[in-house]
Amino acid sequence: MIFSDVELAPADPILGLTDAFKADPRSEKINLGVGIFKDEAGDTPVLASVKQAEAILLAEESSKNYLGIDGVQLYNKVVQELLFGNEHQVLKDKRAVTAQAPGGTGALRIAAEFVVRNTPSRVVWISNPTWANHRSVFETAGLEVKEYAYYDAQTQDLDFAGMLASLADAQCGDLVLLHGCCHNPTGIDLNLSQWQTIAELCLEKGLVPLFDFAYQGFGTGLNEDAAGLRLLAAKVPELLVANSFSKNFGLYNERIGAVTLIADSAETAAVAFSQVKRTIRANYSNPPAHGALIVSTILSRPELRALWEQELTTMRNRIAEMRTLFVASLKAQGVKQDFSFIERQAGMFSFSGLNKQQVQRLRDEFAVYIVGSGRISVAGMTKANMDAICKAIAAVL
Ligand SMILES: Cc1ncc(COP(=O)(O)O)c(C=O)c1O
Repeated sequence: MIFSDVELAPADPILGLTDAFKADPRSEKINLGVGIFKDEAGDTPVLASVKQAEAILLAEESSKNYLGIDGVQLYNKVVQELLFGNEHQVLKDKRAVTAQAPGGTGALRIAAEFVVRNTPSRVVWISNPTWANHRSVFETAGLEVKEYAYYDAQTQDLDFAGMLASLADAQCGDLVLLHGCCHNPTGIDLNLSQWQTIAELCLEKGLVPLFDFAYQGFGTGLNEDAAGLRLLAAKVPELLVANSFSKNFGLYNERIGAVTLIADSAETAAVAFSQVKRTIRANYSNPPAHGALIVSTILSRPELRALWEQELTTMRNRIAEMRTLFVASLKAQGVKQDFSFIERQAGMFSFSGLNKQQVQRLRDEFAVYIVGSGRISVAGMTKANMDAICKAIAAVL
């Protein structure tokens, strides 16, 4: 017998919250935990561009054949175009290789495992705070996780001096996990001059950037959000990207993302890619194709791409509208504290500054679920639930 001594795993900070939410019998309950886009009706819509791509794929019967690891050939090309824009300018004589991955999480895991198995690097630096799953993904892959300062609770802003001071201790070959845009959970991103400083630091110390790019298009725009990535890709010799299409295509359940590796020569990239594929083969043989077919169908057809960009803009604008309404509604509820910083944050989340006790009271007394760190999914707010949310927050403050 080997199972009886297994220890119970701690509840996942985000998924555990969803489980608790589902089990809550109160009808007025509101889930602002997990980062999932909701429209005004409280639904997560299937995008029209996705529906049209599905219809095209069905007519072509594209998914019926076995496709393999690089089966969706077009996918790698459209992903790189989205990440790097005019690839030739950004990458110059470097080479990028891309493999489809099951979501951004799968891409992070493949990137980490590839590094551990094939390079001397063993350390990854993550921001404090960061997405709750980063540590777990990296440690499980065999990396040692170290933290760099990122957030100044006093100023509710980036602690860039602290970030640089932490990274001064990083060693040649260490990975540095950077959120491409819409930093999760703080919603605070680097500006161009700060990206430039990080690029110089990586170059000078031989650090390898690992971009987590889960929200492209949710900050300012598709190209604007990629500015930091493109700046670093142009500057440093080696870089990894784990990107996700869960949010910007609304394809949460398809598990679709990609891992991209940039090397300073075509030969190095090809050899490295053989090992990336080997890692994939050993984990799940090859990825599910359907999401990749949808994404490549949309991105390769100008009319579908235009429709998708429009839908993405609508989602982005809606979240911005909810931010403004949230701040105004808190004020209207008599909250004295200044929450205007929420309007400066980018992406789906607000890092509210609510403490653990306040978060617990929101849940116990008002059936409003947010993550223990104080992270609130603004993307889950609607005009209809805003009053209830702000009344509850006013009460626990
Ligand atoms: C920062 C960050 N990285 C990665 C992911 C994972 O993306 P996916 O759901 O595609 O695995 C998320 C999703 O919540 C995220 O917020």
